[in-house]
Amino acid sequence: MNGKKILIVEDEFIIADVLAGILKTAGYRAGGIAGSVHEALEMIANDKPDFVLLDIYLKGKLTGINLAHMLGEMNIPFIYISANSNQKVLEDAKVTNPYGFVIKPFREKDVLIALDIAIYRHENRLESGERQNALIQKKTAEILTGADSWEQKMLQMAKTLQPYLTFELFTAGLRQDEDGDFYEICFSRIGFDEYQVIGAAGLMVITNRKLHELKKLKTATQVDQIATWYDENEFIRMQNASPLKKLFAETYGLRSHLAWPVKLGDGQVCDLNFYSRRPDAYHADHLTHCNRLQQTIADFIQGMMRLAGSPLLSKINDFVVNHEVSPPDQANPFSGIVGSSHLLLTVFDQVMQVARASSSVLILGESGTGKEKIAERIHALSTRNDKPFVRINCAALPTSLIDSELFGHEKGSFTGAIDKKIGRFEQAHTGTIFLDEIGELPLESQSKLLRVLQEKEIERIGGRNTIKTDVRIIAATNRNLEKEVAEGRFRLDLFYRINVFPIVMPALRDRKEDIPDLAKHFLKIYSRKTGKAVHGITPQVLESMMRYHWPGNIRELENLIERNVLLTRDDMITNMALPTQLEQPEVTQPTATGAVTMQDGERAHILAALKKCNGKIWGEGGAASLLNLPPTTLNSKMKKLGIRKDYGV
Ligand SMILES: Nc1ncnc2c1ncn2[C@@H]1O[C@H](COP(=O)(O)OP(=O)(O)OP(=O)(O)O)[C@@H](O)[C@H]1O
Repeated sequence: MNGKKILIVEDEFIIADVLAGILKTAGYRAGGIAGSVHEALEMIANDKPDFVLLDIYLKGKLTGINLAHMLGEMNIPFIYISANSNQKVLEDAKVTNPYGFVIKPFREKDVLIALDIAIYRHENRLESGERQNALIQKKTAEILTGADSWEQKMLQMAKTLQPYLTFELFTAGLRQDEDGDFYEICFSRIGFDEYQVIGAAGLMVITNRKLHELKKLKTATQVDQIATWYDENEFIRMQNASPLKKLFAETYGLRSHLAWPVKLGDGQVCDLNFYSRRPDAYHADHLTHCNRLQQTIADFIQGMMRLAGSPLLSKINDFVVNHEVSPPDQANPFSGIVGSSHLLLTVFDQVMQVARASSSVLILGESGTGKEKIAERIHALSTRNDKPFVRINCAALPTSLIDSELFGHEKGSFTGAIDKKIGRFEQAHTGTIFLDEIGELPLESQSKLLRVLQEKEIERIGGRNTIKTDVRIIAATNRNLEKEVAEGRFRLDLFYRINVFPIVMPALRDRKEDIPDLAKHFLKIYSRKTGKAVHGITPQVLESMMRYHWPGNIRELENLIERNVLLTRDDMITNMALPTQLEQPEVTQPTATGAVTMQDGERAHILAALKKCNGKIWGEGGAASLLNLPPTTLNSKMKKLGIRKDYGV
C-alpha cells in the first residue's frame, strides 16, 4: 500500500467524494478536500500533502491553473482531473508541468494508473536530482581548486549550470548597498560553447554608461528574496522597478528571466541572474533546481570569495589583500612589468639596489603608474620572498577598525570582538607590509603606526603582552607628502621614518615610448580573457594614443584596451575613442621626489575640464562626466586642491 497523502482540489462535492473513496480503497491517505484555491492554500499551509489531484474550474476567481503555478513553486507534484478539453485551457495547463491529465468522466482505473505513474516519475526525478546535485558538487569543487583565472572559474560554474538553467546572459554580483563598489560579472553566450566574459569596464562600453551610473541602476533595482522566474509579460512589468535588468534586457534583447538569490551566511547574498531571448525559457521546474543546488552554489561562491584577487570580496576585506607574489624569474626579475624607457629602467635599478636590504621604501607616483607592481617586485626580490606580503589600502581602512585590523584584538576586548583576531602586522611577521595610499591615513592612526615602526612591537587591543614583529615596510602614495607635512596633515616624524629610500614612478606621458609595448601586452591579455582574436592596433590609433595625455596612466591604458577589445568587430583595433582631449595642462618637470607635479597636474587637469564645461560639475556636459568621475569625488578633490566651485563660470 502506497500511504502517500493526497489533497483533492475539486468544487463538485460528489466527484470529490468519489475520488476520496477510490484513493482510500487503494491505500492512499486523505489529505483533505478543498473547493477553491483559497481553501487549498490554507490546507497546504496546515499540512503539506505529497500529491494533489486538481480540477481546473473551481469556486472563486482563481482556477486550478493558478494553483498549479503555486504548487510548482512549492515543489508539490500534481495531476489535473478535468472535464475541460478546450485547446487554450489545455495549452495553459501544459506550461504548469503537470505529472498527468485525467479527463472526466473517469474510471477508477484511470485515476489510479495516472497517480501511480505520476508518483513513480516524481520520485525518479527526485532521485536523479540528487544525482545531479552530487555531480555538480564534484564539478564545482574541481573548478575551485583548478588553475584557471577567477573569471574563468566563474564562467565554468555558469557553464555547469547551463543545462539546468539555460541562459543567453548570466550575471553574478554581491547584493550591494549604496556605499559598495559596483561589481557585476556577466557572461554572454555567443555560440554553442562560446561565451564573452564582461566585467565592469566591458559593461560600461556595451551599455554606454559610466560606472557610477551602473551602480545607481543596481542599487535602484528591486531584488528577489527567493528564486523567482519571470515570463515575458512579468519580465516587462518587473523592469519598471529594476532599471539595471531593464538595461540588460534592452541591450541584449532578453525576454524572460530567472533571479536566484544565493544566501551566503553573514547576511550576504550573491544574486545570480539568468536571462533568455526566449519569451518562456523559465518555469517552476527551474526553481526546484535552485532549491536543490542552493548549498552547493553558496559553498562555491564563498570559496571564490576567498580566492586571492577575488573581485567579489566583501567590503570589509576590501582594504587588505594577502598576495601570493610570484617568485622572481631569474632571467628577467621584472617580467610582467612592461616597458624599456630610461625612466622605467632607472626604477628597476633602484629596486635592485634596495630589494635585498630590509630598509623601508616609499614609492611615489600618480595613480595607475604601477606602484603596487613595483612594491610586489621589491618583496619578490628580497630575502623575505617566501614570507607573507600583506597589502593594506589605507584609504579604504575605516577609522573605527584601524587598530583592530592592524594590531588585532583579544576575544571580548570590545563589543563585537567575538573571537581573537590576529592583526595584519602579526600576519606579515618576517615578511613585508605594503601600506598603499599612506597619505590618506588619518593623523590619529599615523601616530599609532609610528609607534610600531619605532618600537617594532605591537599590542593587541585588550592584550596584556607586547608582541615583537619583524616587518619590512613599503609605502606608496600619489600625494605630495612634503606638502601634506607642511600643511599639518602628515606627521613629519612618520615621513622621515618611511622616506628612507624613495622611488618615483614616472607618469606614462613621460615615457610614451613604452605605449606600443604596453598596448600589445594588454591586447594579448584581453583578447585571451574575452575569447576574441584581436591581433593588433592600426598605426593611426597608436599615433593618437601617443598624442594623448594619459591622466590615469597605465590603468587607464589597460581599461581602454579592454573596452576596445570588447567593442571591435574586426581582428584589429582600427578606431579608438580616447576620452576627450582636454587642454594639456602645463606640467612642470618632476622634482627630486616627483611629487609636486602630481597634484599640480591633477589641479591643472580639473581646471581645464571645468573651463571646458563652463564651471558645470554635475550632469550631462559637466566636468565630472568629462573626467569620468562621480561628481561627489570631483567635488571632494576640488575641495582638497582648493579649487573654487565657481571656477570657469
Ligand atoms: N609596467 C607595467 N606593465 C604592465 N602592467 C602594468 C605596468 N604598470 C602597471 N601595470 C598595471 O596597471 C594597473 C595599475 O597598476 P598599479 O595598481 O600597480 O598602480 P598604482 O600606481 O599602485 O595605482 P594606485 O595608486 O591607483 O593604486 C595594474 O593592473 C597593473 O598590473
